Amino acid sequence: MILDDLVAATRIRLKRHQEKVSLAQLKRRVEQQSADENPDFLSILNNPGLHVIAEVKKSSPSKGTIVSNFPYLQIAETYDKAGTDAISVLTEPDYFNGHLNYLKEISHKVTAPILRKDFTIDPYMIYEAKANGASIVLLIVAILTDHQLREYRELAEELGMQAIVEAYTEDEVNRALQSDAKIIGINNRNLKDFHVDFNNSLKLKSLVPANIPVIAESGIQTQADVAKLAGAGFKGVLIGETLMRAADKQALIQAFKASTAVTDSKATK
Ligand SMILES: O=P(O)(O)OC[C@@H](O)[C@@H](O)c1c[nH]c2ccccc12
Repeated sequence: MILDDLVAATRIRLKRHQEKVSLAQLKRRVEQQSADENPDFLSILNNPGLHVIAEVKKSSPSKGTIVSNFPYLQIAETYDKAGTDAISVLTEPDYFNGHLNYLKEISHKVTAPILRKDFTIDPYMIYEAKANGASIVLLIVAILTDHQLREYRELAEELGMQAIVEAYTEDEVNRALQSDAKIIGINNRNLKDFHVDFNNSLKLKSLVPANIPVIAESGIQTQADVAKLAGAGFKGVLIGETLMRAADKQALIQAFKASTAVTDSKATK
């Protein structure tokens, strides 16, 4: 099962990182950062309309190499200029070809909040996210206990960040809610076999009370997809592959935003 492999690889990597940089050192780096450094993703999400989270991702276990040319700084800057609401940066090296340095370098170049996209399994990784410029961390319900979900989200919030709590099944959405998640992501991709079902997020959305913003993740390709999700009340869409493959990323982000606006104005009439 691929998720187990990902978690096992993350455990090994975590240990390596802990040997290089101690938690105490990381905490000192975090303390030295200014308090108002992180843009507030939750309030951005609560603004009217649908928000685009654009992902910087070279490859994935399901798709292999998505783009062979990967100027990650330039890609992130393009996303930022296009007015994307947040930028997701893969830092997982073994299966997604990500790197922690991508996060750090990108954070110096953009104003949008940055999501550290990784398999968070230890508080160390939350401090590490913060120390390297993230404003948001991902907490995947399938790999964490109820206790960890609550504790890790609270830690992220104490550090001035937010957590997207990611669910794939009805049971996981309920666990996310029980953990008092402030932002819920519903993945269309099953991380156990990588099967993508665009309707998964649409199907589970109604389990979440309207005051909690929900983000649809994975397999989002067209303006029609985005309009459908906006119409269903999603506050955000997380888009990786489609944007990574797009020749004109700025135009596509703007088109996604425009397709949303049409849906919104129709909805309010
Ligand atoms: O490239 P896509 O299909 O647009 O998907 C983006 C994002 O949702 C996906 O990368 C993702 C969702 N949850 C994750 C958890 C770990 C790693 C990656 C992911």
